[in-house]
Amino acid sequence: MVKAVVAGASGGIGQPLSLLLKLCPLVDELALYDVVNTPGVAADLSHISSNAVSIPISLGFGTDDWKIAGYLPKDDGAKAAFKGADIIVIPAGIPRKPGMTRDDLFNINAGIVKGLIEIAAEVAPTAFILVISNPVNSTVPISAEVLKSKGVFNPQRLFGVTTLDIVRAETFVSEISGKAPTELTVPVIGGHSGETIVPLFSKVTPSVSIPSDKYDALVNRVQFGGDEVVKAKDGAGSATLSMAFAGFRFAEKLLKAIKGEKGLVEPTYVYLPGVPGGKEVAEVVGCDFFSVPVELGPNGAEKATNPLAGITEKEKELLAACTKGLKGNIEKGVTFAHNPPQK
Ligand SMILES: NC(=O)C1=CN([C@@H]2O[C@H](COP(=O)(O)OP(=O)(O)OC[C@H]3O[C@@H](n4cnc5c(N)ncnc54)[C@H](O)[C@@H]3O)[C@@H](O)[C@H]2O)C=CC1
Ligand SMILES: O=C([O-])CC(=O)C(=O)O
Repeated sequence: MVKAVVAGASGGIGQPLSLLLKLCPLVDELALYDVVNTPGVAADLSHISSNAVSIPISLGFGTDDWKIAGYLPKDDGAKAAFKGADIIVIPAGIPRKPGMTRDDLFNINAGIVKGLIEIAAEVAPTAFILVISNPVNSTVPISAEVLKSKGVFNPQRLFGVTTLDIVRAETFVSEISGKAPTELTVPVIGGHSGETIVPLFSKVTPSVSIPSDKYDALVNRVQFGGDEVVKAKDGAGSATLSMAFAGFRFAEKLLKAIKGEKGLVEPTYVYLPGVPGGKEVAEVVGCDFFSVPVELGPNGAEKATNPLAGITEKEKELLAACTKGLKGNIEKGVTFAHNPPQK
């Protein structure tokens, strides 16, 4: 039995992501947590005739014989939702509006993520945790510190979801190369904001040649693809549908790997020194938290790979700009976890 939880399930990402998880045969039970509207979202999803059982508490079926899928903060709903979870996906928090950076979300989202991770640490200490809430560069270090302070940090089970950067890179490279996006593997490493996002077009498989007059614009589009959506949504938020697709792609890969499927690799933002093979990679990239291609398996992050061998001079420059910004984002998260501002 696999129990999946979505925290922030009523939101722009949370709803389509919950739909995709509801349709996934690898998921047997789905618990939806949010500060609003989960009974409705759960009732809606519960009519879908797929595997996961989701009977909303709002319908009054709250007996032990029933799986209860929609949870609100009242009656310790977060604990009830998270209890015994195998995988917890967190898209809770506010999204950007035009003119904002992801770091501008820190003041609100840092506290939201910290609170949710504290609950996970208490009632689902061995769950695989996938953090989507921005700024990912900082919310993942916050999560790690909280789990550490509760004595339950397993770096192989904590992931910052950077898959949308890979999804975008595949799409944009496909547009230029004419190859189908589904046949391309495009490594994107680093963090998840602006210049901390480092696409490695020299390492695309099967290899593609990017015309030099298109290279800078392509890098920029991958790094600032999120801004493109924020601008187009014009105040109504940021990427939700493509993020639900990306979040599900990562979650599904992880679930398959946990069940024993081999050869599943995806870049993800992890605490490298705690992942097999990651210590050496952390030394090369110069950051402890960093997204690199990670082999997934029954323990989660089974092996971090060094993506830097043979990268181009231009990619080295991108990497230098990335680590410069990323270090500050990581430090900010760690500091917050230990000294949250007093209310
Ligand atoms: N990692 C990535 O690649 C991406 C990350 N994001 C981030 O994901 C987050 C969510 O984005 P959207 O779904 O568009 O926002 P949204 O505002 O549509 O949904 C967020 C949901 O979180 C809920 N929420 C707020 N506080 C909560 C708490 N304490 N516990 C549980 N739920 C809580 C809200 O009620 C809302 O339903 C944002 O921080 C956004 O920046 C967005 C796109 C890509
Ligand atoms: O741009 C944003 O704020 C949301 C996000 O992380 C993305 O779309 O990559």
